[in-house]
Amino acid sequence: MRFLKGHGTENDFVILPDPDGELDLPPARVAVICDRRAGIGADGVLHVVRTKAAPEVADQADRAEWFMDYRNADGSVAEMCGNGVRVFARYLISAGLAAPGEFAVATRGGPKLVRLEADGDVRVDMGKPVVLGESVATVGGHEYTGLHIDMGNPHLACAIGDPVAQLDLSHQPGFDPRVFPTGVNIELLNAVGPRRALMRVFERGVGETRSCGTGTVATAVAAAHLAGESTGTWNIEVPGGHLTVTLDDDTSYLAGPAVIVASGELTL
Ligand SMILES: N[C@@H](CCC[C@H](N)C(=O)O)C(=O)O
Repeated sequence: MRFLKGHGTENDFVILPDPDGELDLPPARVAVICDRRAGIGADGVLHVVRTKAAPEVADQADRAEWFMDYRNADGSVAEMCGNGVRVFARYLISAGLAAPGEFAVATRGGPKLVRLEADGDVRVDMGKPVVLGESVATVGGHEYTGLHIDMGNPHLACAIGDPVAQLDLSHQPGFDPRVFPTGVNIELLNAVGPRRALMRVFERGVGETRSCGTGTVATAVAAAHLAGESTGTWNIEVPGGHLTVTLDDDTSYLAGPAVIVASGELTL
């Protein structure tokens, strides 16, 4: 079957166009596709299905023509992917399946409005982050307290004093499974200037990635909390590049590059 490969600040995805939703994607198959040696290699799969062909989001069909059926590299299903939805929008536009401008994409976390910006970046309205309290992540024997933030998917964003560049994120950080029974995406951040933060992330279902869109919004919320603010535009530096997050009273926006880099035939 045909595939494409794309990324947003090096959070990379295999794109599988399947308008009628005929493709069977058990976790083992997704894991092989995402395997960087045995497969194509990616942090996740963007399965492109017409919303009306996907019963689980059929209620969004009047808002969004296309459903981003997102899968993590281990084959697990996630509610939302901020970089994924931006790459998904780039694919729809480049394939002539959506007109440049503003349109909605259906996700398990509800419809998301995406927009192609004049500078070529793709922006998405991520909705209002919900802060649910505090919890603790353990990395390399150190405990870091952070904010539990619901972005459609679960996040624990920890502003820390130690330099994030020196953390060992080769293993799953510890977290409280009573707070996060379905796992959690863990962001570690250094607030380094006015409305600027450095972030690393350990994603649920993947491991350390070079960027995470929902995670950068959670990071902006945690950095704003630290600064005693709740609105404004934050620059978030991740290992794979740079994203901007705008927080306002009602919602949040994530903007940055999203590109398609390859296409080919996949033997399943
Ligand atoms: N990389 C994504 C988040 C993907 C889903 C996440 N791993 C989860 O399981 O919730 C992003 O850009 O937001």
